[in-house]
Amino acid sequence: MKHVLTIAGSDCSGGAGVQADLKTMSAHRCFAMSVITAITAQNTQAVNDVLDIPPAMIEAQIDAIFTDIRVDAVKIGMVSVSDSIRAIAGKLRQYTPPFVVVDPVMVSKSGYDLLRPEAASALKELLLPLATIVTPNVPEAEKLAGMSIRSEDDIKEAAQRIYALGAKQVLIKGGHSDGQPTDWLFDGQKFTAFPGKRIDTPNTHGTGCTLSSAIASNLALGHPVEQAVELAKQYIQTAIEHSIPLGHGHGPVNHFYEYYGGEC
Ligand SMILES: Nc1ncnc2c1ncn2[C@@H]1O[C@H](COP(=O)(O)OP(=O)(O)O)[C@@H](O)[C@H]1O
Ligand SMILES: Cc1ncc(COP(=O)(O)OP(=O)(O)O)c(N)n1
Repeated sequence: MKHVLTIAGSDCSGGAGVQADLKTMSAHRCFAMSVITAITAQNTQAVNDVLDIPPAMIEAQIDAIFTDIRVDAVKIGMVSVSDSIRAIAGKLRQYTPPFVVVDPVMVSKSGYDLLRPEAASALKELLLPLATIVTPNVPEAEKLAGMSIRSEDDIKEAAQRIYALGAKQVLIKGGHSDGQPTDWLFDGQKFTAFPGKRIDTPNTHGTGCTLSSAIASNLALGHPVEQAVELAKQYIQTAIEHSIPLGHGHGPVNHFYEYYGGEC
């Protein structure tokens, strides 16, 4: 069995963050582990509060796992403060897991800043150079690349700028674009498009967390990056198609469909 670790924030409503990651990794039949970076009080409508875990406690969680258990891939999600980013980067340099997927979480669907403005440069300088693949959505890619994105040419220019920050591969996701949700992968040489079919639903809470965790699981399972992205794209497409009308805002995507081969 492969062992996959998420380093991310907790979403008590279960749609995004660590909870989405653990469900995704389990659905891929990987053994899922978590290092909690922050506790959020959120639901399908809003993020009401965030408590950041002290960096020393983040380090202690990482040490507890790596000193005892083989880790086949790591996914990094919400890390809101630069001291925590620095702590995580230091530990990953120490333990050198084979694959690191960085989802540069910045703003929740409900509009809450999950990355403090002061921490953006630490994310760029410390986490991106460790990334096997970084998976920004369009607003995140705009911030990382320092440019606005309005066209396919802009996506390609932004991907090249983000690649120059040190990530080995860059996947710019198309969920926030107009039209069909095509994701673009850049490996330093070529661009590969991963087309999707847009599902007209408000229930897309946790799509980015799910996609990055599926990529991490697929890398742990031995798939090369391009195939890991292709399979993850199929996973998120099905999970959105069967998403759950839970709560009064953006409901979560559905992991049970793929786990049990049917609705829960
Ligand atoms: N309505 C939708 N229908 C189909 N795929 C979608 C939809 N919204 C997002 N996706 C896909 O979900 C994944 C996450 O993308 P995105 O929503 O852009 O990320 P984030 O959750 O980080 O903002 C991408 O593969 C994207 O193409
Ligand atoms: C704790 C936590 N982490 C990440 C997010 C953002 O998740 P994402 O998959 O990008 O989904 P949306 O916020 O776009 O629904 C989060 N909300 N909480």
